[in-house]
Amino acid sequence: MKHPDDDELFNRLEAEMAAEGGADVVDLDKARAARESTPTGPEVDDPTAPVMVDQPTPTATGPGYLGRLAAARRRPVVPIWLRSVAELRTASAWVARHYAHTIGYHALRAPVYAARLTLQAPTGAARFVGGTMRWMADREGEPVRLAAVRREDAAEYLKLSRQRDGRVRLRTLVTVLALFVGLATALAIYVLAPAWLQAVSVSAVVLALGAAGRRADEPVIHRAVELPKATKLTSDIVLRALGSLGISAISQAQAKGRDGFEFTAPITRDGPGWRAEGNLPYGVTVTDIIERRERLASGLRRPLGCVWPEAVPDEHTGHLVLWVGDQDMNKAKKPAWPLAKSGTVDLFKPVAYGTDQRGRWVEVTLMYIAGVIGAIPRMGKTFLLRLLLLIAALDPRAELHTYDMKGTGDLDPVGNAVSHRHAAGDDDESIAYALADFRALREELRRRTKVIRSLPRDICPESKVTSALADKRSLGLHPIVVGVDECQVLFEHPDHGKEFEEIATDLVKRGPATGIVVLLATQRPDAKSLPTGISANASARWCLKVMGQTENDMVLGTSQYKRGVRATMFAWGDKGIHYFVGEGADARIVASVYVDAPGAEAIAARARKAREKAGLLSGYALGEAPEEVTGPAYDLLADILAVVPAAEAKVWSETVVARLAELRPEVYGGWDPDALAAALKPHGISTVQVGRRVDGKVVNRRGITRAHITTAIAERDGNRDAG
Ligand SMILES: Nc1ncnc2c1ncn2[C@@H]1O[C@H](COP(=O)(O)OP(=O)(O)OP(=O)(O)O)[C@@H](O)[C@H]1O
Repeated sequence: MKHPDDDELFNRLEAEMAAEGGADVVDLDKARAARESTPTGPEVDDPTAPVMVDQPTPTATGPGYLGRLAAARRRPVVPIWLRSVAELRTASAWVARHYAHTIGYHALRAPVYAARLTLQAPTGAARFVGGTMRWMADREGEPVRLAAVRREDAAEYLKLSRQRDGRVRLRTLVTVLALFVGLATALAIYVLAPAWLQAVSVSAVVLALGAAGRRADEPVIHRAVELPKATKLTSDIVLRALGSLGISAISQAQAKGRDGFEFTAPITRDGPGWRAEGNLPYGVTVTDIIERRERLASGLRRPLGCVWPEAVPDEHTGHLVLWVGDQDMNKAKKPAWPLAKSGTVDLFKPVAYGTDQRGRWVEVTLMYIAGVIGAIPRMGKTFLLRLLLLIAALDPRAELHTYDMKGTGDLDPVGNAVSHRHAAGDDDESIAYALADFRALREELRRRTKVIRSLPRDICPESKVTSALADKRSLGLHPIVVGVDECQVLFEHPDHGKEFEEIATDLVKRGPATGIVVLLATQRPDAKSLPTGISANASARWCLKVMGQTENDMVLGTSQYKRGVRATMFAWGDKGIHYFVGEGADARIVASVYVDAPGAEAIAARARKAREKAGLLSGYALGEAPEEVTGPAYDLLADILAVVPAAEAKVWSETVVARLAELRPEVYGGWDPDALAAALKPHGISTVQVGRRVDGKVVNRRGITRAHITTAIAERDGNRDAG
């Protein structure tokens, strides 16, 4: 492409050559044509020739129309806040409460307002009379008439006087008429109207005169509600704030009169705040902005808790979304938690446990995860763990194992009401109790993997526990939720630390598929308190305020700090506010629901009732010691032998389950032949075809061979003896 400067250069050369004299005479047009036709692209053989990397303009248009359409990001047709019934309901409730408050406020003060107006009525009356007289006398024209007098302009003055006379006559007439009408009306009301109408009329006149007599600096009616002065976010404010961050690329651009930020969408309302979106200058990343969040808040003149710069995961790293809330996130009123007062939970489905900056519910599905919670002390880690355990408690099927290694009793509301296993404190007794439970959990994990493997594919298509499978009590695949606060106490234990670590790692890795959920909270997230085998395999992460990059990445996952997911930016007052990285989802900032100890007790009591009703309360909550229940509560093989006498070599499964149900209805009630087959599989026993003569015909059904049971028992006992 020819550059416009080329002409200038050419002309200069030309002049220089001429100045040197003796130069050849050159045909300029020819030379120019020759120069322009010189190939400059890579096809030139000369290896030293420069290569043009930018295509000539016509071809450098980037992806075509279709390509751009394919990569386009569509904005939602209906905004998210309009799609959420809960959000709409919350907003409507707020508006209703606002007006109810305003009406109540003024209704209570109405007598005061009336008294004030009455007191002001004489002033108002005087003003009214004075104003009317001035109007009648056309006082507004006086300055003009006086000016005409000063100029001694007789013609003009005469014209103005004539106009004034006419006007005064007309206005006097109107006033006299109004006076008569007014007096007549007053007389009529006095003579004819009922007392109430008289009272209303007099009050109206007095109040109107009072209103006329009010003073500008003393309003009669005060404001019922001081609305927060959340100023509108404008592009100027955003640019001012970005310019104040001390990022040289932005400052330089702004010094040159450019914006230093390219808005890609209009600034819009988004929930209770404003959202600005755009591209930072080349080389500046969103993490640079997040790092300077405090300065940004200063530049925006907003409290820190209102200012939330975010990266967009599938955009380039310079694409900033800035959400500026009307209120500080930790002060903004949160919607009421639906589960606080009523309701139960299906752990296999998402459950709301907190709200994001925009006040929208954030949900978590507790099944199929292993989670870690990390934070510096006093930021709300224990409260968050307790909240998640309360959610688990509200699914009556879930078996809870709760460990409060800090020993302050924060988990007692859950533990005492519903936990199958519960201990508080780091004394030897609690450690031994926890160790026995962890060992039992490992056995349970193994049993579960076997049961799952033995299940037919159509019942268990994904080789993991489903809600339907968890419902089948006979399979024993109900959710188990293990919550440990201050888990470093276990992993750093001088004698059993290694074993705890091994079992916990196993539970974290294989537990989720078998319905075992482990939630570990620690205030010191480092490799010792949160072994890497665990932190690397946890699929859910909750990180409240931490102090440095290492802790941040330990809890949230490798490189999260670099990607701008920084729990270090939370302020000291941001209690309960954390980054949540769910299964496969991007990090979100969440303020968890605040449930204090009495609230937790009330919810746990509700959970206990639901369990009692379903007959699912067990272990610690029932006051049972672990020894009594650590072994299997029943021995299936022995029970089968008990109901199948030696005389019956082969029995139909349906007969066996019927007899078993009679023997122990609480265990075998509801078993069907399939459940029996599944329960026998882990023992290496499969059902066989058993033919029986019914009404003279042979009927074949699945059944068991008694000899298989006796052999399995002999084998098991032999092994046990050998062990
Ligand atoms: N979601 C929340 N919203 C508001 N405040 C909260 C929230 N969660 C916790 N807090 C407040 O933070 C305080 C500390 O909470 P918590 O005891 O859970 O901290 P912690 O991190 O477990 O502390 P420690 O490390 O000492 O055990 C609580 O007393 C509570 O008042």
